[in-house]
Amino acid sequence: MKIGYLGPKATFTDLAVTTMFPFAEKYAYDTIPECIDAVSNGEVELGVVPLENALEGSVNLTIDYLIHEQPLPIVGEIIAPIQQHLMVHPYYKEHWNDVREIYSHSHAIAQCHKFLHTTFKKAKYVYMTSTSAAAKFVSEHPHLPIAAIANEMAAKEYGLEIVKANIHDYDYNHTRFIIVRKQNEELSLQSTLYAGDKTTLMIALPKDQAGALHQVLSAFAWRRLNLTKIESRPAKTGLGNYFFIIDIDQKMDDVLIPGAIAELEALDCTVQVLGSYPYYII
Ligand SMILES: O=C(O)C(=O)C[C@]1(C(=O)O)C=C[C@@H](O)C=C1
Repeated sequence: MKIGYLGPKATFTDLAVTTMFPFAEKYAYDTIPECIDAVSNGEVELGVVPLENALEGSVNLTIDYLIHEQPLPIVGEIIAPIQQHLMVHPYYKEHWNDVREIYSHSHAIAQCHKFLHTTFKKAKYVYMTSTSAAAKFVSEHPHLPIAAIANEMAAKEYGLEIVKANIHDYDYNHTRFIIVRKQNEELSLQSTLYAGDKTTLMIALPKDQAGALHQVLSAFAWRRLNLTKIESRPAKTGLGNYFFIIDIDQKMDDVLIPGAIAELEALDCTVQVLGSYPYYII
């Protein structure tokens, strides 16, 4: 099976794909939109991109691209632990404290903010499309005083030295990666990592209606549908216009979730099912 992922080789997304689909033919894409487009135009069957990090929150680019540009169903989710390491070219191994620029994905830099603040007071942060893109850049510029934040696989892949391991500020650091597909077909994946099912909805509230969000939440509450996430994102149609992304802690059924959706639509909300899918914890 052909699987696209946010590359280049050795991103955290690559690690998640390699663990979940050890026999897949993997295709790396430089950006999240390129990876999602590749699924849409049939270059690959599945695409895996990051959605949310426990320390830093949502990957807005993924949510926004799926909602506004390329609506593909979510057919699965992988939750993986994230360990960030500081790495330099071997040339800088002994004097890594002198580096003046730190390269990484914005989420990775944010996850290590306390460490960076205390260790590199004057360093400049340079944001890259992924952690492994940063590691690759550092490996290609051996004489620049720069470091990357990335994982162990990237250090090996690009021949860098880890000079400080586990520099993320909080121990519990996990990221959710979603699996998207062109057609809403179930993943036929038997895995011991299976941990449950979720349904994700996009809900746009009617304009200027007092108590609308309260009514939306009560449609789930009285049906005892457990919500595991609620987040708002700009609808991009005007200041103050937002939609909500809601995760329900169960698979789409015949009664409860369709009943809640019908109730929301009767309240003039617009509802879109982004996916009902299994999740796997690595
Ligand atoms: O850059 C990578 O290695 C990615 O897979 C992306 C990403 C993210 O977008 O949050 C994934 C996990 C980590 O939280 C840091 C970066």
